[in-house]
Amino acid sequence: MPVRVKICGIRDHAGLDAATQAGADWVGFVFFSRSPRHVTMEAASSLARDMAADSPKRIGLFVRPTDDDMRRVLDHVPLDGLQIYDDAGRTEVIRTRFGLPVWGAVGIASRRDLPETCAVDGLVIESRAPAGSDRPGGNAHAFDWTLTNGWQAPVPWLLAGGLNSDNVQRAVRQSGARAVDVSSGVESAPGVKSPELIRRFVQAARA
Ligand SMILES: O=C(O)c1ccccc1N[C@@H]1O[C@H](COP(=O)(O)O)[C@@H](O)[C@H]1O
Repeated sequence: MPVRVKICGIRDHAGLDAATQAGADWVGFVFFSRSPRHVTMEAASSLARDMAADSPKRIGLFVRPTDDDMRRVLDHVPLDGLQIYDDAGRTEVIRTRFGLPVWGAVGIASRRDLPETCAVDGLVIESRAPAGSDRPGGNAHAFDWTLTNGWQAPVPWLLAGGLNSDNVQRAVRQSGARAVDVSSGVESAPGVKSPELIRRFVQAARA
């Protein structure tokens, strides 16, 4: 089974088309206003509605959302899954309340941070945000990938944080990941996806 790939932070047709043509498994829409990849509900709705059935699955990314935030987006944007940055308990509540598959994001600094159990559908394992950052992910910040090697993950998981086409093969080899998630590493400037970098990343992840 080839390594699966999520391209996060899609904001326009150029990025979406590049991810689709490269064969990405998932695309992410960031509903977090402090991110340079923030997408409006209107733009996400128009992008997500235009997607064919065999396109990448559509993941909505939320940071500590209220129920109202979630409802507002879900009423307008067709999504296939959610990536949530919040406490594990709240993330599980969101899963029950909104009836979509949910990935919980976990920032790790040591093996002790890797969950042994969880009640969500997947986990995004990434580096902790560097000091001073105002967002919990999307910081182009990698962690020691060997930390996940040998981990008995309770659910399928994605490796994230600081990945790009030059390091993704090493990251997959060292971490044992079967799925990867990238945002900054496929951009020409913060929030601007590069079709060429997306193509190279997907190719490298599966090489
Ligand atoms: O992309 C963002 O701006 C973002 C904002 C808030 C939370 C998560 C965010 N992105 C996620 O972070 C990781 C790693 O991103 P990067 O490749 O290091 O830029 C990935 O899971 C993104 O989905």
